[in-house]
Amino acid sequence: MSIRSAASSEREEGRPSRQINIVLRSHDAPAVGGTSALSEPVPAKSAAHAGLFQEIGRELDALVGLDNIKELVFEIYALLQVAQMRSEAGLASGGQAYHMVFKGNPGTGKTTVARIVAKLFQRMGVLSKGHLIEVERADLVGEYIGHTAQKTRDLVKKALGGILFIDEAYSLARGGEKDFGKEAIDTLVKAMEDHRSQFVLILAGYSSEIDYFLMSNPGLPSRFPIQVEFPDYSIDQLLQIAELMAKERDYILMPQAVVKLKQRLLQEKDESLHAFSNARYVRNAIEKAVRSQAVRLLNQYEHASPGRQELMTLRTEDFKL
Ligand SMILES: Nc1ncnc2c1ncn2[C@@H]1O[C@H](COP(=O)(O)OP(=O)(O)OP(=O)(O)O)[C@@H](O)[C@H]1O
Repeated sequence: MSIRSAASSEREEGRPSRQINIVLRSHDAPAVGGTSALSEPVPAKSAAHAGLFQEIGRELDALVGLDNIKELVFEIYALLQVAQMRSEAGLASGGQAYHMVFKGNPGTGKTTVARIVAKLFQRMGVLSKGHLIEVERADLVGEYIGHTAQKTRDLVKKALGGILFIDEAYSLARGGEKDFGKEAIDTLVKAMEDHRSQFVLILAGYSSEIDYFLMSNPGLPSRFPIQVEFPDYSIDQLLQIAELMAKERDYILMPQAVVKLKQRLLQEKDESLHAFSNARYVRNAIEKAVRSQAVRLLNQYEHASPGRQELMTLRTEDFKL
């Protein structure tokens, strides 16, 4: 079997790619123009991975927007798949570093995508466990000389076989040369050498700050060959995310509630600029509305139970934004 991404075929036709719909084709089908001995498809172990990507593809498709990231994940998948085929054909393969930088504002999906990537690496045999350890400065940096190196090494140890995800990574460089953050960076760089293919490091944070962080550490940029931008979501995308989050929880949003949420999102985006927390803001708004709805229903139905439809409905008054 081989795999092709519908996203790429759409691109060829000049249409924007929206979804990673995986098209499976049989290896047994003759290639265009017939097969020669050299081009003959190899019955491959790698074929087993084909089905695995379908699950990952479904998880990616469930995310609103993020087309560039969906394509990147498919690219990584293709690279791993072809590396496996090359190895089966006796060709050089591997040696690729997968450490990454995820740049973007809060709530743009960085942690969510990191979890999907961890799963992909585990399924493809790059990482043995595929778990994600999410840390920030306080988890890595200690209070006395030597403490930081120990704390950082302990976390790397926990991350072996998976992904170490450092949020707001630039805060490690905050205090300059004399700060313990520097010790954490040095320990991480050493760990990347010592445990070369045993874990993947993802640095995450605001775009400008991450760029500054990488620039101030000349040895770092080349260690992170994959750099991805997570753009802010548009208002329409945020509303789609809201509907999705409500649906996942078995709720529906009344049209007027959507209008109210939209107005609040426009205002919030405008006022908080850099600090606007995108999908995280939406998640908090939905969770708060769910709590308000519960209180409203209890008050409203003192001696009876609300019907199924009423239990599912989030109304304008539930959004106290
Ligand atoms: N494209 C999307 N589609 C659906 N849900 C999304 C999308 N992006 C993010 N979410 C949801 O929004 C919430 C926040 O996302 P996530 O934690 O991945 O963001 P983040 O960029 O890592 O944020 P932070 O930098 O604040 O940690 C999660 O509940 C996640 O499932």
